[in-house]
Amino acid sequence: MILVFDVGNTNIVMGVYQATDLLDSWRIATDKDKTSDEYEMVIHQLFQISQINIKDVKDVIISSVVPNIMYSLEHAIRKLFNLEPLVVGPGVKTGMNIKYDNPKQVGADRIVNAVAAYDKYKGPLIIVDFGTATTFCAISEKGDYLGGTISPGIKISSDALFQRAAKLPRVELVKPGQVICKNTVTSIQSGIIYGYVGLVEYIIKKMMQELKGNSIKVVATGGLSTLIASETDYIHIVDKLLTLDGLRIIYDRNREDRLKYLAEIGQK
Ligand SMILES: Nc1ncnc2c1ncn2[C@@H]1O[C@H](COP(=O)(O)OP(=O)(O)O)[C@@H](O)[C@H]1O
Ligand SMILES: CC(C)(COP(=O)(O)O)[C@@H](O)C(=O)NCCC(=O)O
Ligand SMILES: [K+]
Repeated sequence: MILVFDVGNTNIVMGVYQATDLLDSWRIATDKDKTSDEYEMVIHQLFQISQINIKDVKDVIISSVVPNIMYSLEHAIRKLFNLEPLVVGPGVKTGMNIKYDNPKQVGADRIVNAVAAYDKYKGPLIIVDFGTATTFCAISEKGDYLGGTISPGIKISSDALFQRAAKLPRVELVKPGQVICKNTVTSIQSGIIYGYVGLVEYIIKKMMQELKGNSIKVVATGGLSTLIASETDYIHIVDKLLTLDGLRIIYDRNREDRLKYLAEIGQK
C-alpha cells in the first residue's frame, strides 16, 4: 500500500493505493499555518475514519507546488510512517521529456498530470487543470511535455472581483442558465463562468493549431473541471483522479530505487 499527496495551493489531496486500486482519497485545505503535529493528527484521523491501518502504508510520494508547507508536512510524514517521502522533483524518474526552457520551473502537478494523461489516454493531448490557477499543458504524440499556459483560476478571479469592487458580492460558482442576466449575482456568475468557457475554448483552439496533429484529446481535471466541461464540447474527458494516478505511476517508475532505500532504513 502506498500513500500519495498532491499539494495544491488550495487543497491537499491524498490517496491510498493498493497496487493500481485507489482504496480511498481525502481532501484537506492547504494551510501554511498548520504545524507538523496538526498535519500528523489530521492524517491519523483520516486513516482511522477509513479504517485503514497506518502500518500498511509502505511508502509515500508527494507532488507539491507549495514549498512553504513542505517542512511541516514532511515532518508529519516522517513521524507517522517512519520514512523520508519521495518528492517529485529533480532526480525522480518521470519518464517524460520536459521541453520547458528550464524543466525545473514547471509545476510538479503539471508534470504528474502529464505523465498520467499520456499513460491513460496517449498523445497528442491537451490537459486542463482547474485548480487555484488554471493550467493548460500540451503533450506531443510521442509523449514530450511541450509547455502550455497559466491563467488565474475561476475561484480566485471571482474573489478578486468581490474584493476590489465595493458593490459586488461573493457569489456561488453555478451557471445562471442564460448569459443575459438581470441581477448582480447572476450577472457575475454569467461573466465568470461563460467568460471562462470562452477562455478555455480559445486556448484549446490555439493550442490545437500549434500542435497541428489529428485527434488531439483534451482531458480536464481539478476542483472546478465538471462545471466548465458541462458547458463545452472542447473538453473530451473529465478525470478527477489524474494527479493521484500520476503519482502512483511515477512511484512505480521509481519503485526499485525506493525498495533499496526502504531496505536500507529497515536495516538501521
Ligand atoms: N469537489 C469539489 N467541488 C467543487 N469545487 C471544488 C472541489 N474541490 C475543489 N473545489 C474548488 O476548486 C478550486 C480549485 O481546487 P483544487 O483543484 O483543489 O485546487 P489546487 O489544486 O490549486 O489546490 C478551489 O476554489 C476549490 O474550492
Ligand atoms: C501553475 C500552478 C500555480 C498551478 O497550481 P495549482 O493551481 O494546482 O495550485 C503550479 O503548477 C506552479 O506553481 N507552477 C510553477 C510555474 C510553472 O508551471 O511554470
Ligand atoms: K492541482
